Amino acid sequence: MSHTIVIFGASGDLTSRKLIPALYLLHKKGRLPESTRVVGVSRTTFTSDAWRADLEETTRKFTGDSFDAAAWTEFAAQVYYQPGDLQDSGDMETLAGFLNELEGGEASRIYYLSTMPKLYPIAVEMIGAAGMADQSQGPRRVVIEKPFGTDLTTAQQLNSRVHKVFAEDHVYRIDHYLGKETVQNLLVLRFGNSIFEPLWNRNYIDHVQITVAEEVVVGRRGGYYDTSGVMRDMVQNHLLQLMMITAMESPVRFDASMVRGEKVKVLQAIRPMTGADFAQNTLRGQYDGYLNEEGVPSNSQTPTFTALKLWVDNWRWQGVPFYLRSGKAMSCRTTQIVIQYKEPPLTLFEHCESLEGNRLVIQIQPAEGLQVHIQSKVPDAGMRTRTTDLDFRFRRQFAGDLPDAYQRLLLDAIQGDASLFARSDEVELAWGIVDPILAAWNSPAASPLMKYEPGGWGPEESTKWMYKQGRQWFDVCPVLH
Ligand SMILES: NC(=O)C1=CN([C@@H]2O[C@H](COP(=O)(O)OP(=O)(O)OC[C@H]3O[C@@H](n4cnc5c(N)ncnc54)[C@H](OP(=O)(O)O)[C@@H]3O)[C@@H](O)[C@H]2O)C=CC1
Ligand SMILES: O=C1O[C@H](COP(=O)(O)O)[C@@H](O)[C@H](O)[C@H]1O
Repeated sequence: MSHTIVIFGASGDLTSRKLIPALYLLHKKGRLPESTRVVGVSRTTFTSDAWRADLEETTRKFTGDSFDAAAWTEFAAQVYYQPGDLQDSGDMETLAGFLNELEGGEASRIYYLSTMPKLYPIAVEMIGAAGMADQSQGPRRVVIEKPFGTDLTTAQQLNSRVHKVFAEDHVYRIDHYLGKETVQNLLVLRFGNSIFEPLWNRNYIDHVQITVAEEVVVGRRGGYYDTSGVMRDMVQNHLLQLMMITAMESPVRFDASMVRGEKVKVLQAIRPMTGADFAQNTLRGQYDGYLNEEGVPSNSQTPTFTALKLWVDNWRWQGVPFYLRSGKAMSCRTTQIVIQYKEPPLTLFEHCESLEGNRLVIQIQPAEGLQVHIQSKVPDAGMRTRTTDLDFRFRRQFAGDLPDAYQRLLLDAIQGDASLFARSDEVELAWGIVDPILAAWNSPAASPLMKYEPGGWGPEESTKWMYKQGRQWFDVCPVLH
């Protein structure tokens, strides 16, 4: 059966920067199923040739040394453009006719919604009304970009409108963090090895830190970002996804239903915050200079940094806090998960600095890999010890470029594997965790937003907050090579 990927939002940034380069590289590597075609849709009046020419230029730019003119020509021969307004039923019927003619019979189809979020439900309804969700001529799937709603109510409304047209099995909600090699490797690390599992619980682990730090500022995305803030932009999706994969139980099989079932149980086990919890277990900050960004109101209270302490009320994690932290304008770009083990029960040796428990540092990006921090003897210094690490780097094992997340996710969607996509209940539960925190931050009783200098690790209070709990953030920028 042939495959068609219909991209709504063909002239947009995501399409040229991520989607087309990912599809092209999959083609170049021979991973795209044969007879896969791409059809772009947006209101701009391109011809297919003009769109191909634009995409050639942007793909060349975004794939760098991996661009190969011959492979591009081969790929571009299967790229088409159909102008149309997805809100116009006539345009959608024309699109339906165009696709049927192009496919000439049975074909599997993906509708990729890469337009403004407010158009997602309309696009789905218009696809349905034009008969394009009919599954009789091959599977019809819809891929929905983030953000999936802006709170629980809007996410529920979106789910309900989508489900009137597509069954849940045909809905693929993208969280691009799940397409990252190192996030998938976390599943392999946990469930493909036997040495970690016995130590992956409250008996040995003191706490878990999940940090997504970005060096970039908000820049020209101020208009969007100010309505979103760090909680909606990063925590509701990427950080909670990382937390679910860190905390979940082993699935019985590696399939979408089992994996997502286990992830959802983590969200269900997160202790709801009430009363004083919001003040004690959440911090929020805004970097100096944010108010001068384009599109940001001069009195904005939107946080660009947050640190949270969450508890997972189940047998494995009882008493083990999960610290989640994310911010823009930070010291460096690093996404890392730190599993901090308890200190040994008895101190036998003298340590050079302060004695540290063992630490497993899972580097998601950009220095993909993992380090195990252990105590070792300082040579020729009696029985003094110091912290050293066992260091595994993906890039030392793998000569090529690590694939961008969109390659894996697009291929999975084409192949009908939803394991790395968010299910409706997962998205709603995540909003259920984030919404009360946002409400508390917006209440008159909330403590004031903290300011922080760009280039550090967020507000000073964040460091103090950890110290008060007898803990320390792992504020280390990764060494890239
Ligand atoms: N860019 C990124 O890196 C990321 C984006 N996302 C999400 O992906 C989505 C797309 O983002 P991005 O590409 O940046 O957005 P853009 O604003 O760059 O693109 C929006 C696209 O939608 C098209 N469009 C708008 N209205 C209609 C309509 N009525 N009918 C048909 N097409 C229409 C526009 O084309 P035209 O005006 O020609 O119709 C354009 O191609 C957003 O939801 C965003 O949140 C998620 C993660 C990262
Ligand atoms: O979804 C988003 O993610 C990016 C960070 O993604 P990464 O793959 O570069 O880690 C973030 O900058 C952006 O604000 C957010 O919308």
